[in-house]
Amino acid sequence: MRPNDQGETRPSRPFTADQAWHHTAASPAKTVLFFDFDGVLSPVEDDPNAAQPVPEVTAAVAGLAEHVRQISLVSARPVDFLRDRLPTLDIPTLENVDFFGLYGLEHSRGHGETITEPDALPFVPAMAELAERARVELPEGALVEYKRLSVALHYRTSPHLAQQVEAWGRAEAERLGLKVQGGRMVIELKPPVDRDKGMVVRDAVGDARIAWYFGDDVSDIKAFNALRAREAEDPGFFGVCVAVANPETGREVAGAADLTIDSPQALGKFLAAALQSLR
Ligand SMILES: O=P(O)(O)OC[C@H]1O[C@H](O[C@H]2O[C@H](CO)[C@@H](O)[C@H](O)[C@H]2O)[C@H](O)[C@@H](O)[C@@H]1O
Repeated sequence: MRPNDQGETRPSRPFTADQAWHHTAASPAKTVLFFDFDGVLSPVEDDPNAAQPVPEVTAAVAGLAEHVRQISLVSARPVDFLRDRLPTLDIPTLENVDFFGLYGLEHSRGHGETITEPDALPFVPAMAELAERARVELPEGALVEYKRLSVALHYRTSPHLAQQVEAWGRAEAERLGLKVQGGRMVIELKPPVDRDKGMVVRDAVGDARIAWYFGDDVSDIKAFNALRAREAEDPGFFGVCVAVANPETGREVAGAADLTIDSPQALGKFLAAALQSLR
């Protein structure tokens, strides 16, 4: 038997993906799997609207939902976007799928309605107005994504605009009292409401004994930290932080993770094999 490969005993760090999954496979009903969307389930595209999950990933996640306690999508995208892109997870038989959108400002379970954080709702008009002004004032090449309760200012296709777009976004956030979230070739402005991926994970883990979080961006590090904090206070809990590699935030995210997976496509293969081991 390998040193960390003891089924019920929590693997000690560092561990391999196989060791972590072996431990998980011993208690799937006590396991929550958290997934970020962009860069994890879906490869990155120039156009945010073109992002689509890797079919192999979606199929495996839907299959895993039948075995584990909970699957949770934790994304900066709105819940409606996630449902649209992941229709195989939005079916009545999968009541154990949670959609946390807009960094947790939106939440929906299974087939249920989407609940929006009430403190954020007064900011809807300000965000719409901000998106309009961004479209007028930012130079051609910047891409404005309006998400009802946040506005993302993208410069992926015009990286030379990074400084200008970031400066405009930070000045507007200051003027309007908004929060700023950095990301992969993007700066995002959102309401000053205390909600982030770390808080989502902290609250959603519940009494699970094992949780995995798959993320690629700096906002996902807070989710990793939430699993670390839980593990520190609960010796029976096992948290697995998985980075999905990328040339932008990859180094920072991998540095905070236990494991790194090469790409969304590689994640599909890993999850398909993991599912196979549960059947
Ligand atoms: O929390 P996530 O689900 O990871 O969302 C983070 C941001 O993802 C999207 O932007 C990123 O993906 C785009 C599509 O591949 C890409 O064009 C962009 O450069 C990336 O930053 C999304 O458009 C943003 O709103 C999210 O904040």
